[in-house]
Amino acid sequence: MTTVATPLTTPTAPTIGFIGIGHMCSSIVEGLIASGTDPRTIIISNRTLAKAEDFATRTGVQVAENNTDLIHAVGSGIVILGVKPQQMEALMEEIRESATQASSIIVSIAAGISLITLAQWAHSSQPIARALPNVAASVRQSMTGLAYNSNVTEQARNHISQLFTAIGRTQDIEDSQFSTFSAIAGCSPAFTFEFIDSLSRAAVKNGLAKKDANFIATQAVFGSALLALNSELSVADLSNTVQSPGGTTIAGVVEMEESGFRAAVLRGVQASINRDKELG
Ligand SMILES: NC(=O)C1=CN([C@@H]2O[C@H](COP(=O)(O)OP(=O)(O)OC[C@H]3O[C@@H](n4cnc5c(N)ncnc54)[C@H](OP(=O)(O)O)[C@@H]3O)[C@@H](O)[C@H]2O)C=CC1
Ligand SMILES: O=C(O)[C@@H]1CCC=N1
Repeated sequence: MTTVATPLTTPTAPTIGFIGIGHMCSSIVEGLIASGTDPRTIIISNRTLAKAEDFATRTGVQVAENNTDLIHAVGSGIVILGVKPQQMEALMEEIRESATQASSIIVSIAAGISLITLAQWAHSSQPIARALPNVAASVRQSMTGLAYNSNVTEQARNHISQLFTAIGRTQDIEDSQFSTFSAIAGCSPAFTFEFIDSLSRAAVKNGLAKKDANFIATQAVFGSALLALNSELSVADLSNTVQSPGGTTIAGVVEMEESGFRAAVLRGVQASINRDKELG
């Protein structure tokens, strides 16, 4: 039974840079620090410098005044690009020369932007990887998809893989699979929070305090996920173990099914996949 990710060993790891310290990159940095990474080996830059400085004061990471300074500081290490998909082309153009000169390895975490598109915005020799993490990175429980272009060496792949293994679990996927991966791993924390909130509201309707209901529903979902990860049974079979014949669970499952629960999830995931494809 294991839920704890492997720590990133800082003494041999190259310096890591983050451009754009928003929700996702701050979660990754928090997770790395929780894994034992020395914050002084991490450097960040952000359009609004004050935000990067506040984050650095809280965490002990270094701050670069601009993106070019960050690339020069990182050199041949890993630079993670954490800006919005719509901002990615301009950023790639801005750092194209410096990244090539410094031999930096670029890792984009943007939804919707394929490796092929990223490569079109870079020099032909540029090593580029794609990563799709989720916000559970901050507690070292991300599910991260990874893909690399042919310029990324075996050693660099290992560094990137180690970095994301320090903040959760990883899976190598095809560039073409990212839209689907993103919907069920990148977006699904939000879907899960919505589900937990719905469980909790139903309990509040029946008289439980919201704070208690949130805790109870969250632990129940966490325990179910942990059980599913560690069980040899499929999730469908695990569900059957809870549904006693003529019992309370099957009554609830049937009512949810008749209210369109599964159809709503399928449609929601499909909408996220479609939106991801529109961003590219
Ligand atoms: N949020 C999530 O759960 C996930 C997000 N992603 C991807 O991660 C990326 C970031 O998302 P998220 O963190 O939510 O977005 P945020 O808006 O929270 O963060 C984006 C950050 O980028 C900064 N920024 C914008 N342009 C530049 C620039 N040219 N140079 C330096 N910094 C810049 C912004 O600065 P400023 O402070 O000025 O706004 C902001 O801090 C997106 O591409 C998204 O698709 C992937 C998986 C999950
Ligand atoms: O909503 C978004 O676009 C990002 C990508 C995956 C999760 N959040």
